[in-house]
Amino acid sequence: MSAQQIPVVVLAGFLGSGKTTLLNHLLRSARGTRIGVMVNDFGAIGVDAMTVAGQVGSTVSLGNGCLCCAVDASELDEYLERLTRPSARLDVIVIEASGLAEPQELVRMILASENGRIVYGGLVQVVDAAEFDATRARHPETDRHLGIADLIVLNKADRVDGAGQHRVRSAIGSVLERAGSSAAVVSAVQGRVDPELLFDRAARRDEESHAVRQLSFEDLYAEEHDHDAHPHAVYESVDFTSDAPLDPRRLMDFLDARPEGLYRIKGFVDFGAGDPERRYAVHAVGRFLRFYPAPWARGEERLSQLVLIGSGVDEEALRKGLAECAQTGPHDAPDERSMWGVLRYVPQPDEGELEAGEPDAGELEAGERDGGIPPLPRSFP
Ligand SMILES: Nc1nc2c(ncn2[C@@H]2O[C@H](COP(=O)(O)OP(=O)(O)OP(=O)(O)O)[C@@H](O)[C@H]2O)c(=O)[nH]1
Repeated sequence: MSAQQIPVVVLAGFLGSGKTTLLNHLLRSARGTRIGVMVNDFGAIGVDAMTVAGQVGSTVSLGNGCLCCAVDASELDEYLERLTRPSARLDVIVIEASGLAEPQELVRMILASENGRIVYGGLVQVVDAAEFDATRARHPETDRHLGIADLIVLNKADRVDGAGQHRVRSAIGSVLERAGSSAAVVSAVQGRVDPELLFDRAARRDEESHAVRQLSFEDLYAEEHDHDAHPHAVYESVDFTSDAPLDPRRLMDFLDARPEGLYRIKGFVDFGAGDPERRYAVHAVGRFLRFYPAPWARGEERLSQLVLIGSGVDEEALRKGLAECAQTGPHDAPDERSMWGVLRYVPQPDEGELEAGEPDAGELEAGERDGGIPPLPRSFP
């Protein structure tokens, strides 16, 4: 096997498990390793692509939802072609799958690629430790995904106590045993795993030339035709963009009343006069909600952009509800107190959700923002 082949690692995991967070950690701690990134967003607005740190300059966003439905092998090949140009000098390529993608489908496409400069580098499955039971109950395919992973990252360890972690680990252990897998399981907070774990493993497998341990081509072929089990089928995504700033109280009312089936919300909010200096990244996973304020970058367009993903939700009602959050003019401008509801969901420094040494987004030009966890506001009530 040629030494020049670039490992392609697939980063998968259910909606909101922490894939983008882990990817940002990898990019920040790459220490000289040149990483190419492909992001497969669900939803037309490339929120994930917007939040992946821009150090590499080789980010390619695959839009239009679930990769196995929207992008055929030739398109994947086209993107891989771009990333594997010798001038890019990449050491590894990481593909972040949409939270609703079937990882084995992506693996199959990589294995079937005719690009001789790449080699399949393994599947990393990110698991939200706090949501594990709920995810598994709603998505029986979770076990299958775990069974084919090469590395399992038990993320959000900070949200589960020792006994809870032990329980999730034994449940995963039983799944792996049934699948005949000896994949490693590592706990992480904010996706902080040792990058060597991913890239060394890839290199070793490369040498072994047994590129896939648990998956055979036959398995993958069979999976390809098994679209009944496809989790994407039951999910809808709503994209929302507003030029007018959103009213913080009305947005909080909207979020407090969000329906059960609305599993994931992500994007950025402009609160206008509520906080003219900062844009607010918003993340909701199940009932969990967080806002991450960061200064607007110089020249950045003031917009609110949200992607909502759920099943059995009334898309029109969601769109209407969000549209009603938009400020209607100067008479409708929010005062400072109206931000209090939002600020309750901004993590405190002692919550361990912040990375030290984050660049100040205010020093960046638009489009250069480091999308990791943005720095906390200097002070807030
Ligand atoms: N408490 C806690 N929150 C985390 C951790 N890792 C990620 N998060 C938060 O979980 C939310 C979702 O994280 P993302 O990295 O966007 O998840 P994702 O898997 O890329 O999400 P999708 O692309 O929608 O599937 C964000 O609010 C993160 O800040 C962690 O270890 N602990």
